[in-house]
Amino acid sequence: MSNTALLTVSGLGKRFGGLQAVADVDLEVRAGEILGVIGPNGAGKSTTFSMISGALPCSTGTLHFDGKPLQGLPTHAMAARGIMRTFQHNKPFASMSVRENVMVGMHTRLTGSLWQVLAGTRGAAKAERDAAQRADELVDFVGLGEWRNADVGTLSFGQGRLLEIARGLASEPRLMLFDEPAAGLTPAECDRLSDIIRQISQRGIAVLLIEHDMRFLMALANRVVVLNFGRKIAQGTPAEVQADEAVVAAYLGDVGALADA
Ligand SMILES: Nc1ncnc2c1ncn2[C@@H]1O[C@H](COP(=O)(O)OP(=O)(O)OP(=O)(O)O)[C@@H](O)[C@H]1O
Repeated sequence: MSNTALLTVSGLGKRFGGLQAVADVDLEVRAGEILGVIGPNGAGKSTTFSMISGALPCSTGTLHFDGKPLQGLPTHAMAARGIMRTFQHNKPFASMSVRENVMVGMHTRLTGSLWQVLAGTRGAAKAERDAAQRADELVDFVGLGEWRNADVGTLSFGQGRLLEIARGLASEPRLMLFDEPAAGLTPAECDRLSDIIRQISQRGIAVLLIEHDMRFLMALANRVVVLNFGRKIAQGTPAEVQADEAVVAAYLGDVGALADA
């Protein structure tokens, strides 16, 4: 893990009418680390995530990736810069196989060769073979090797989530944003997902993880940022934030969540 910030968020804020949903949030995600963001219900996690991923404009604040401003970039431009968001808008192409779906995820890296493929020019066959091989590696990495030729419509909910990760990795991101990835998964699927996210970070990809499931997040994150009523109230290692008085107080209404972690 490095100490250099890849994503820097400063003074981030969002106002919805009279409600200050997020106020003055600073955070940074470093190369190769897993940064978790937690907070009780309504703390502003989803709103923060949406602003970072570009789905929602910020009312205040700045976002920089690798030192360059991020605001106003469309999703495809963010992907081209190396930022990949999972689980909200990336619906799979239902009539395609698992492998084909992952190949589609490569388009930000394959622009030239993909056009060759479509146009049937020289080099096309090799480009397609390489893309299929890379897709197979990613499908194996997320544990869907047996289903590589299956129609994505036949995948379970949990498998669909693994496919999303393989598709996200296909664009060779430097930062992956995960929005509540454990939601709706069985305990066994959560364990598998946890392993995969850990391995992604070990490959040097930075991870920003917003998660309701405290046990899942605390076991995985290198550092944790805690939000409450839209403000950052603590940050540190999982052990540090679990021992932090402001964090304990924020979770008083939800003692089980912190005690379980
Ligand atoms: N589009 C919106 N319009 C108005 N208010 C909103 C909107 N989105 C969120 N809010 C409000 O902003 C606050 C923060 O919501 P947000 O969904 O970001 O919190 P959260 O931490 O993700 O909560 P949860 O854990 O319950 O999902 C809440 O009071 C919520 O009601």
